[in-house]
Formats: sequence, C-alpha cells, structure tokens
Amino acid sequence: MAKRNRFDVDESLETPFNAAHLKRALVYGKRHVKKMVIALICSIISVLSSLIYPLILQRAFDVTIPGKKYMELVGLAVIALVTILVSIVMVCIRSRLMVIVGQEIIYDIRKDLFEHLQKLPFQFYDDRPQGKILTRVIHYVNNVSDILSNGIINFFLEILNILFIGIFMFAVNVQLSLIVLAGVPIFLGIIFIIKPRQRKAWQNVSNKGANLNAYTQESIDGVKVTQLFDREERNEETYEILSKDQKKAWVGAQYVANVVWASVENITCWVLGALYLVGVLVLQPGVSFGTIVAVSNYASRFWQPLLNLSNLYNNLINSIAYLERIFELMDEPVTVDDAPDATELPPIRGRVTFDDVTFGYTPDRNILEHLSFEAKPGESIALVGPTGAGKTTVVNLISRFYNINDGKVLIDGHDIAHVTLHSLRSQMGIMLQDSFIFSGTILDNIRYAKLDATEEEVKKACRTVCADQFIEEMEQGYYTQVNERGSRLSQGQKQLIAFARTLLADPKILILDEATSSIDAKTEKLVQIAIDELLKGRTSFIIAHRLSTIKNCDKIMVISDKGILECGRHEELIEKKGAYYKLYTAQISG
Ligand SMILES: Nc1ncnc2c1ncn2[C@@H]1O[C@H](COP(=O)(O)OP(=O)(O)OP(=O)(O)O)[C@@H](O)[C@H]1O
Repeated sequence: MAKRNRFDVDESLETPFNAAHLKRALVYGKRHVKKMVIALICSIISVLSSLIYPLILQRAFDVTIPGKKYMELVGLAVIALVTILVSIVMVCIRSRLMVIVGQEIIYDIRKDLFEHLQKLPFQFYDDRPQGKILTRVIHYVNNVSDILSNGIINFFLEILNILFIGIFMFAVNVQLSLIVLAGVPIFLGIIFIIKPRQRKAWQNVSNKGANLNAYTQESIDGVKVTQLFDREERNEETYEILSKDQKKAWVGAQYVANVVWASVENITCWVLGALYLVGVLVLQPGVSFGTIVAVSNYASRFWQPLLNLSNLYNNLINSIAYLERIFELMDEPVTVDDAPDATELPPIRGRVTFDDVTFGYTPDRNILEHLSFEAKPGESIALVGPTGAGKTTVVNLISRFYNINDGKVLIDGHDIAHVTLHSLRSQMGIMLQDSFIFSGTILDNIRYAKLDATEEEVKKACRTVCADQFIEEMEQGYYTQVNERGSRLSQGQKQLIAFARTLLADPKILILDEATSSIDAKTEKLVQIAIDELLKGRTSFIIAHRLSTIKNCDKIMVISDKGILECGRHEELIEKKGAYYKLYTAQISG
C-alpha cells in the first residue's frame, strides 16, 4: 500500500496478470470443492434440460401440429414443462450452494485479514487512511469471492454451454448453424475493442469509491473539529468533488456496459434476420419451419455464454488486482512481533532500563538518540519537556509499540525485544489521554483489562479511582450502555473509566500519559490520592503538562533535544534553576 496514501490518491489496480495470486487465492476455493462439484453438476443438468426445449419446438412445428397429433402435442407440452421445471430446480440448488460457498470464502478471507490487522504495529496505522483499509477488507473481498466461487464453475459451465449449444444446433441443421457462426468474428472484434475499456472503467469506479470511503471515514472521525472550526461548507465541497468523481466513473462504466449489451443485441438481431431470410427464401422447402425455429432458438442462446466468458475474463483481471491488494495487506510485515527465540517474561518486579537507545519513526529523523536511564522497581518517574520532545515516544518504547533502531530496552534485565509481547504487555498498564471507550456497558469497558474480573473487583477498582459515584448515578449503573468512543460520557468520566480499567489489570509497570488532564481540580484531588495509592509497589511513568501533579515523583526527567536534559527530584531541579525551573516557574506565574 502506498505510504501515507491519502483519500484523494487512487489505489493502483493496473497490475499485470499474476497467476501466483490466483493460485494462492484458489486455496480458499479448494476448501469448498465438494459443494462446487455438486453445483457444477446441477448447472450441467439445468443446461442440458433447457437445450431439449428447442427440439420439442421443432418436433411440434414439423410433425405434431401438421399431423394434428393432439395427444402427442399434450405429451410434448408436458415434457417441455418438466424440462423447464428441472432446469429451475437445478438452478435453485446451484444458486443456494454457491451463495453459501461465496459467503464462506468471504468469511475465510476476512477472518485471515482481520486477524492480521489486529497484529499490525502502530506504524502501519500511522501511515494509512482507515477508509482505504476498510475498502480492502469489505469491498475488495466481496469482489473476489464471486470469482473464486461462481467464477470457477461458470468458466467450465460457459464452455460446456457453448459446446452443447453448438452440438445441438449443428445436429439440427449445419447450413443454418454456419450462418450463426458467421457472427462470431464480429462479436469477438467488439469484445476485444470494448472489453479493456470496460475493465478500466470498473477499476475507476472502485478507486473513486475507495477515495470516497476514506474521506467519509475521516470526516466522521473529525466531525467535532469540523463543526468547531465551521468547516462544514469546505468539507461538503470536497465531498461533492469526490462524489461527482464517483458518479462520473459509475456513469462511464454503465455507458460502456450498455455499448457491449447493445452490440450483442445487434448481432443477435442481424444473425436471426439472416437466419430467417436464408432459411425461408433460399433453403426452403429443403429446410422445415420447425428447423428454422429450433436453430433460431439456439442462436439466441449462443451469444450469452460467449459474453459471460468475456465478462469472466474481465472480472478475473480485476479480481487479480484486488487479490494483489488483499494479499499485500495480509503480507504486511508484523514488524513488532515475537522474535523466533522469544521467551516468556517472568513475573516482573518493574526495573526499566534504557541502554543507549536510538529511535526514529522514519529513517531520516531520530526522535531519541543514545538515551540511557534506569527506573528502579516501585519508582515513579515523571517525563516533562516541550511539546514534541519525545515523552510519549519514550513510554511507547517501554511497551514495545515500535522497534528501536539501536540500543536496548530492558525490564528486570530482560531485553524486551526477546520476550513475547503478550508476557510483556500483560504486565503493563497504559492510560492515554484519549481513553477509548468501546460500545457496550460500563462494566464491559472496565472488564476489558481482565475479562474474568468479578463485579465486586470492578466496583472496588472504581471506588479506588473515585469513578463509583458518577457510575452509580447513571440510569442503569454499571450496566448503562455507552456508545463507541463514549459519546454519552464527559471527557473526565471517560478517563475515570479508563483509570479503573488500568487499575483492574493490576500492572507492575504503569504508564499515565496525560491521564489526569481532563479531570477537574476537585476530582483530581481525589484521584491524586488514588494515584498515590496505586503507584505504591509499581514502577510508573507519568507524563503531565500540569507540573503540580508530578511534584512528588521520585524522579523528574526533562526530555529535550533527543535525550534527557535534566534529571532529579522536584526540589533538586528547582534549586538547579535550569530547564525544569523555567518550565515550573512559567507555569506557576501563568
Ligand atoms: N507516528 C509517528 N510518525 C512519525 N512521527 C511521529 C509519530 N508520532 C510522533 N512523531 C513525532 O515524534 C516527535 C515526538 O512525539 P511525541 O508524541 O513523543 O512528543 P511528546 O513529547 O509526547 O509531545 P506532547 O507533549 O505534545 O504530547 C514529534 O516531533 C512528532 O512529530
């Protein structure tokens, strides 16, 4: 996926045919071979029974009706009815089977994709619009499922269809059948000219749809900022441009589709006209009327499978492009993963060591260089410094959300690059400024940290962080439903819930990144008492812009210029009259 792909940058779908993608995708189809074979047999029976119908017509027109054999006519009508019924029943069975297979393929691919997406590192999501990822998971997977299920069957079926129609038609009359075949070169000419355009047109529809998705997603996420800055009109303009692009692409694709359809209809008409003219004016009385009717019936069925085959080819080419994008996502390296020799991090005491650590989000810019420090078990460390200095980056590295470029991060002497992520992260509690609330009850949200926690444990955690009062005042207490992102809750309430969630996990290392910034002064005093309790026996890293909240920390580190500018207790740093002193006095006087 193109790095930092924007909502107005088209995905590249123009990829050369790559059989490897198809081969890899067929694995998903292979799991359903049994159902597909039954569906194919049903289709063949359906085709064969429908091909008997023109023969019945021929017999009726040439023999039964002129001979006034009324009983035979009734018999033919019954046979015709049976063939139609058999054909319908077989089509129904096939459709049902293929709907199931199609949905199972969609389920399998999406499951693999979703599982992989869950493992991808922060860096992956930093670089991409969510809407484009969604387009791949939803839209592209839908598209390829059809080719992997129906496509395979249809390919065999359409070839058999052409063969059967040809055999039946030639068996009825060779001369008339040759007239039908004369239309084939014209048909192929049209297909070769128009089809590549049709494929491009549909790719365009897909690209413009993905752009629109990405922008819609971004706009919904940012709707509050949009309204705050009164940007609705500008956003509507952008949306209109993207919508118009999509409309234009759709109309274009439909136009090409209509040209194909009209061309095929045209050929059918010309061929039928020629058939009747030659049949009636030249070949009769050598050729019976029933024969002309039967051949014309086969002739009008002859083009559809040809057209279907060319559509299938188009879909195949498009699907290969979609598959490439899907597999690209599936193959996206899980750069932050368990090393092959990773071991379980045993229960920790909480010593954190940064040993000459260098890190940058991009290769061209280091955020931290040669950073070394140690936090002893149970120590509280405050990280302060100017905006963008790298405070959040330091705590992100402790949880190994990113891989460092150089040096080592050690916990109790274990290099975190060589322990499993689960054993590492399950012993940490991280609370961010933007506390994410999932849809569900408040109880579920707090239990997120420890799924087997009892209700009493949840309530105890809430009492410790003073979240119990507002929760109990809600209409259904702990069972009150909240929406995704917690839109019914205040920012402070969301933080208190997140705080209880973190506490419930009972981590040895605690990270609070601007965790109390949205709590009012009165609540903060209460929470501060809880935090002091909570910090006991845990190593904690606290990032707070309000310096009054970190005065009591064991160590205060001023992060600046890619490293630690100053380090010490509050009183020591104030006495030193350096960077921390300036920050602190500026805030006090402010
Ligand atoms: N995902 C990312 N990709 C690229 N650069 C990033 C990313 N996240 C942060 N940065 C850059 O890294 C630098 C440090 O960011 P960080 O969030 O660690 O700063 P901070 O000290 O926590 O700032 P603040 O006090 O504003 O929260 C900034 O210059 C920022 O632009």
